Amino acid sequence: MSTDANGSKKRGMFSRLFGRGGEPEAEEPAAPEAAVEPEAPKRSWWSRLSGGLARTSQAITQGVADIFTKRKLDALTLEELEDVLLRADLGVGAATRITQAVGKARYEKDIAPEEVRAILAREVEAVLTPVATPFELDEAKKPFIILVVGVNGSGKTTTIAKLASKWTGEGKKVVLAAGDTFRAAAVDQLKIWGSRLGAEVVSGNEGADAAGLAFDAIKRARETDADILLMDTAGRLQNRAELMAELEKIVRVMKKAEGEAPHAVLLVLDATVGQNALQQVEIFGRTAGVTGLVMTKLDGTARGGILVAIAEAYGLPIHFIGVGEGAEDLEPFTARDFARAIAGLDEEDAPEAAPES
Ligand SMILES: Nc1nc2c(ncn2[C@@H]2O[C@H](COP(=O)(O)OP(=O)(O)OP(=O)(O)O)[C@@H](O)[C@H]2O)c(=O)[nH]1
Repeated sequence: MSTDANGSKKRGMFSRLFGRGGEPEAEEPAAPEAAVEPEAPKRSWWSRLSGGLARTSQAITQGVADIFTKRKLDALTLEELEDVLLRADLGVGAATRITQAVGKARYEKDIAPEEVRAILAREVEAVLTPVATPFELDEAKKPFIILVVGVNGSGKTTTIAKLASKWTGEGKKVVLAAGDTFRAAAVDQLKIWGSRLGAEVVSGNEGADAAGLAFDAIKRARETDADILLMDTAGRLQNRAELMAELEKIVRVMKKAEGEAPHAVLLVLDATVGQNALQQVEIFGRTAGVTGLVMTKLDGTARGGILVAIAEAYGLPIHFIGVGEGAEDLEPFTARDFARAIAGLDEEDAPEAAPES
């Protein structure tokens, strides 16, 4: 938790999300926009992404430099390269392919570390391009029903607020369903966001049946002619069978209310968890029929290589990445930027990799 400009009061998640001082639950007087304390200049999205991926890119850059400085490319150096890539979470498939591509480029010759990283960026981009899919709202489906799932603390509620902010900003009518019925604080958070964004929040009593709430929320979104319904869910570990069964029930009941619902199921993944994310994709995918991914906390100390392994293994669309706690800190996922950042290349001047022979 950070302190405010006076260093005296902790800022709540809500104030971080919307860039305002003060705790969400405090009854603050309606302050005019101009009175809002000036924010420190925001880092560009590239600097947050490359900063978040620094841990991975530094490990790769250092590993590649150690291997290829003053040594030629041969079976041993290639094996060492593969180890570096595996340690960076890229997964066996991608690591093998990248190593082969490097081998093909210059076997038994010298190769500069920069050239290896350029080949790496090109190969990672090739893996990620097919899954870097913009999220599409089908306006024929009204309300367009989106279920948001994930483990505890992965960033579901924050992502919902970011999406709601984006869509209400585009003039769409959004309804939020506070499906995290176990945590009163989560419901309160969503209510505050709803009131700020002008989005109605459907909630139930603490501990209420989340599936029943989903049913009511669909009904309410229909009644109010909403364009989009965003349904939050309680965080659940993928290895807790009873919680996963509850998620199945939510999906089942949604279908009862609206045959094709949910129209999208977004799995929110925390980019700092590494290999565990693969299991989350597997089990949430099976249980809830995940249609796409949102990777959050890519501004932190992300283990971004896992995204490459997930893309290879599941081919699920990656729609958005979270690069901060603010309402605007949600970016569409772009394969090229991500690949350059992970390879430790600059935003603009990535050297061209030597063409494959
Ligand atoms: N740095 C950073 N923090 C994020 C991002 N997304 C979410 N967070 C933070 O992660 C923490 C958890 O976020 P929540 O949105 O409450 O997560 P949740 O999945 O709804 O959590 P549960 O309700 O416990 O399951 C909060 O402190 C958020 O501010 C992001 O993209 N970057």
